[in-house]
Amino acid sequence: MSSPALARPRPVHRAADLLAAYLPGSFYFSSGRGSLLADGVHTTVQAPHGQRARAAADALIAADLAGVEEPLVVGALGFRPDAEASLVVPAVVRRAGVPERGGRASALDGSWSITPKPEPEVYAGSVRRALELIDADELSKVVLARCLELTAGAPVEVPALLARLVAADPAAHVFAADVSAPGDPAPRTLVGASPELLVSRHGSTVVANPLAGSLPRVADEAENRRRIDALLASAKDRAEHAHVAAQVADVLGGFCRDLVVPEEPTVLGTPTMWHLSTRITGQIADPAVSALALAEALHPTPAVCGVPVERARDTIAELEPEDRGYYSGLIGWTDLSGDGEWVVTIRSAEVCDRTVRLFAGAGVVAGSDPAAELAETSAKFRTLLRALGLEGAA
Ligand SMILES: C=C(O[C@@H]1C=C(C(=O)O)C=C[C@H]1O)C(=O)O
Repeated sequence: MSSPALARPRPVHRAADLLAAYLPGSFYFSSGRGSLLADGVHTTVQAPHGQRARAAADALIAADLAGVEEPLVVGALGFRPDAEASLVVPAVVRRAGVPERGGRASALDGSWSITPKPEPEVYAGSVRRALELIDADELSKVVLARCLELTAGAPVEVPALLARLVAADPAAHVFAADVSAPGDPAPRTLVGASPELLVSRHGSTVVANPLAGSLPRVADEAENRRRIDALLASAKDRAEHAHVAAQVADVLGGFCRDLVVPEEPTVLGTPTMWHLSTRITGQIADPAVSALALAEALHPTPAVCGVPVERARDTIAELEPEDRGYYSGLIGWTDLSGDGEWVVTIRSAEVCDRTVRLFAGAGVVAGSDPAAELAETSAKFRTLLRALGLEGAA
């Protein structure tokens, strides 16, 4: 399907300039395919869970008719079906290439207080409780997360934090979105660097890249090679991964022709973690099904929730004391042709004035060890903690 928006020439900017132009309130998204910065609000897209892709498509058509130069829907959806959502058609969209490696970003200074929610030993107790439910056959997998609430002495500089996330890993999906809600004392920004592509659609090609089954990355390369081999050989991690790959393949199978699902996972590395990874591809059967429609159908995958999904969601509500908000939801963009990219909002934080709430979770399956899951969440926190200059704090 050809789209009028795609026929228009797009201004090309330097990736570094786009990043430097980010201000809180803007929407920033960069990945291995390029970067985009969106400003202003032409339309707010409001619709309940399951109907957002339809509402986004309607808003895009209306924006195109109204003469918006590059109609795009951008934004984020929270974890729970009834969670907050922030989807808009921005007034102005600028695009650039992939951020350069070795970009420089200034440090964030200041003193912080850090409150774990819950305390680490309480989290380990929740993992033990989840293992009992798994033993009793109530669940096969549940992803349990914990939160760190950080308070700085002064308002957190979100542009500097974003620039440090990009510099640390230009290949990641790095994002910042305004997620302010009524009652917030100050503007609230969701910011992060996710390794996990929920789904993308470019033309007819659909790609998803679920991750699950993880080990922390260390400085020693020989030890890293040992960890990669251990991950590939681990029956527990492969079972944890298989739940996610199977659900994603199952859902996309309902929308795609020529679905290709590799039989064996590979290992994907980030600056802080190693993950089992499966890249699933297909061709969209109905071009009216947008990237956002695919994302809504897939969310929440067992990478962030569990199996069976309802029981896992209830277990998360029972065992996690903090509401996840936008953590483990999705963020991305969709255009008039239905193309788009949506990633899982992990390795992320919500920043509001002097406060940063960050979450990390780990999949619990039969054979999981509470101490190892706790250590995994600590390692996952490092993406944001390093960017904040707080490595070692978890
Ligand atoms: C839940 C998170 O990560 C997810 C869970 C993983 C796991 O349990 O091994 C791995 C990657 C992500 O899909 C997180 O980073 O907070």
